[in-house]
Amino acid sequence: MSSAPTLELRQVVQTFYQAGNAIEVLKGASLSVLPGEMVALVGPSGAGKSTLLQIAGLLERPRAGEVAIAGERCERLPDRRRTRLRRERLGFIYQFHHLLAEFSALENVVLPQMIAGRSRRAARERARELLARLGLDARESHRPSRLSGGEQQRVAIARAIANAPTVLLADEPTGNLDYETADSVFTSLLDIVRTTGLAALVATHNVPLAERMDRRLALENGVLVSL
Ligand SMILES: Nc1ncnc2c1ncn2[C@@H]1O[C@H](COP(=O)(O)OP(=O)(O)OP(=O)(O)O)[C@@H](O)[C@H]1O
Repeated sequence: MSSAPTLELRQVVQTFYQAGNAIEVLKGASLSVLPGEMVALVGPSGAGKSTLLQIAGLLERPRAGEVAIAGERCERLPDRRRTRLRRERLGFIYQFHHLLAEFSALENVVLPQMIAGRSRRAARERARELLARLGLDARESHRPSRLSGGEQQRVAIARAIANAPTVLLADEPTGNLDYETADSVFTSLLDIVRTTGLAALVATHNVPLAERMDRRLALENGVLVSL
């Protein structure tokens, strides 16, 4: 496994303008995440954690600074290339699962693979494998509304890694779950990061879970500091 960082942000600046006021959310935030590493992103509400994840996830462009995914500088790439990188290299998990309500658990994991060009057959095979790994082999045909909160979040994890991304970005991935379920879903996530060599950046307010990650970075006044 290479030890070069899979995700790197350098001196990232983000400013929003609202009603004539400039809100400087990020003022030179830098971080790097290595393969197989899970890094907690902490900080008070409004500190800019989601903003930072949006920039790392190539969903927003920073006003200044650099974003590199697997060594490739991305902040100035054309939209089409960024979209492709997002599809091929990045996985996202949010607080609320955002699964498609009309589709089964299996189909929710199949679809992103087919969008990426995989055959239905190969996609189904991989989806089955991932769901089984997350303890959901008996839930493949359930629609999201028929799954528990923890199961829904496990399907969201399977979907996020379906295209074998190199970077996983998660925004409060267990924020909607009770303590015990959060702990067990988190354990599955950590196991996936360790065994696949993903670089994971996880924003959370959950202190015990942040403690279980490899490192903790706090957003304080627009910059990142190691805790
Ligand atoms: N598109 C936008 N336009 C204007 N202001 C924005 C925009 N996006 C975020 N902000 C502001 O930037 C700041 C940081 O927001 P962000 O959602 O990144 O914080 P956060 O640390 O993720 O908070 P939480 O823990 O509550 O999710 C907030 O003050 C927010 O109002």
